[in-house]
Amino acid sequence: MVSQLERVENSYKQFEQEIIELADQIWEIPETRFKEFESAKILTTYFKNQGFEVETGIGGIETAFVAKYGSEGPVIGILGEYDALPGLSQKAGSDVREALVDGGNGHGCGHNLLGTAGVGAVVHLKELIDKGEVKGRIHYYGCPAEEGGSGKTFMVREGVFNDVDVALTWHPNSFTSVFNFSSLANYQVYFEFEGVAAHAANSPHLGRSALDAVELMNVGVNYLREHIPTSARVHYAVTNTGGKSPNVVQAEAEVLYLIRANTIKEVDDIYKRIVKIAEGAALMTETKVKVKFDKACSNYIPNDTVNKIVYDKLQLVGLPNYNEEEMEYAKKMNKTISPSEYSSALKEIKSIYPDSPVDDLEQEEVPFYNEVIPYQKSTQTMSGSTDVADVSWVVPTSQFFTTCFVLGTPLHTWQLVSQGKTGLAHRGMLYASKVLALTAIELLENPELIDQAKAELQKQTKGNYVNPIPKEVVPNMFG
Ligand SMILES: Nc1ccc(C(=O)N[C@@H](CCC(=O)O)C(=O)O)cc1
Repeated sequence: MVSQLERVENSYKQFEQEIIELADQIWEIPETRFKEFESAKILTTYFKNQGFEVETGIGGIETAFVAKYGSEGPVIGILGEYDALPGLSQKAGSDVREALVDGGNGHGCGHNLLGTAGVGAVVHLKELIDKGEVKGRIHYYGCPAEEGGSGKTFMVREGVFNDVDVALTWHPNSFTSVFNFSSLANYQVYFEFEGVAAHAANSPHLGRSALDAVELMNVGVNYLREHIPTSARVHYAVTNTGGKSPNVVQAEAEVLYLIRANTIKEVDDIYKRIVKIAEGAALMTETKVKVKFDKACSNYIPNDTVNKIVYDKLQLVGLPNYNEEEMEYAKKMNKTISPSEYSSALKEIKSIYPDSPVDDLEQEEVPFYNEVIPYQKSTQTMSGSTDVADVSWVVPTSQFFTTCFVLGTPLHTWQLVSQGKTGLAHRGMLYASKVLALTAIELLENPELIDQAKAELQKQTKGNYVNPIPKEVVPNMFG
């Protein structure tokens, strides 16, 4: 009898090269939030050729889609992402910072791998459904704009995942583990100030500076920071300075705030105080302020029932082995990680996984973290956010990390972009892909686990989910 693992390994041999090519193609054309037209097309074309039923533009987002297969049984939803980050263009496989396109985008969070691993998983599942070895329905969700757009939160608001029984996803990283913790909820909001232009020397008394208002607002928020929960984080970017001329009083200016905390309730409390500060700044400067809600996401709810299956499959498939050339490159990349980045990565692992034996790792000797971090139920929260969180409130959801980069590679950096199209990344992606497939199979073969996962979620949320994006807010592709 062929073992579960042999079955998956044999099947993948037929199409894994295609999957690698898809990931590389998406790496080549990095597209940012809500503008992932070509990336979505690469994936939908592949799915159509494979015989999946494809629906595009779902949830009111042009670059969102679903590819479905199967006609009976529970629905397993695999979530894929394919958005890139601005300003991170980088040559692949290089151990020095060199942009491929000056000022261009780059896959700095590995979403070229994230979205593609799921493709492999559903192609394998389709094969098993065709052979009658598995009964169930599989949906691959193409989810745009994880970075700064919370595409999935919009999709949840529009009911896209209502017929899904369990959702699975993963994220590339520099270690391998179950995503067993929560994440921060957030709101992203624009504050647009309108003043009056004037000659800054001739008639400054006639001018009302919108830029002054932005600066005063930021100062006000800096004073607020001491009086919010320590786990909360407030960031801002000035998105319009009102021009480049110091001799014109700035008639317009805009600042974008990203407000994070453990729960949406905490975010909302901080947000209301920030609105007051903005109004205060407008009052002080005799300008007007418009508050434009951009997007939001909730905190993540891990599902212990599904996480345990994922952990089992992470161990079953096992960490990748690297060839000599890949090891050479890994050692070179290891040298580009600063000691403080390396120790910060170890600290992060330790804080989320207190039992992981990372204390003795020496950077010179260990380019990779060579074990699956032991799984345990956790009450920790990571200091970032993810829109997978909103899916996790309405469908039992599990996610995990696999090693795609050398240990300590920080997310959103050139080093990550450089590694994203190399053997290291491909091996990590195929690893993740097989874990997604095997987890889905386990759930479809044991539907009582799906019921258990649902009961666990119900116990946690008691059905009390409110989508954090107001009804009238639409996805903003121009931000
Ligand atoms: N497994 C991960 C999931 C998300 C992220 C991440 O960096 N997310 C952005 C999302 C920001 C947003 O919600 O717009 C962040 O926290 O800044 C990192 C690892």
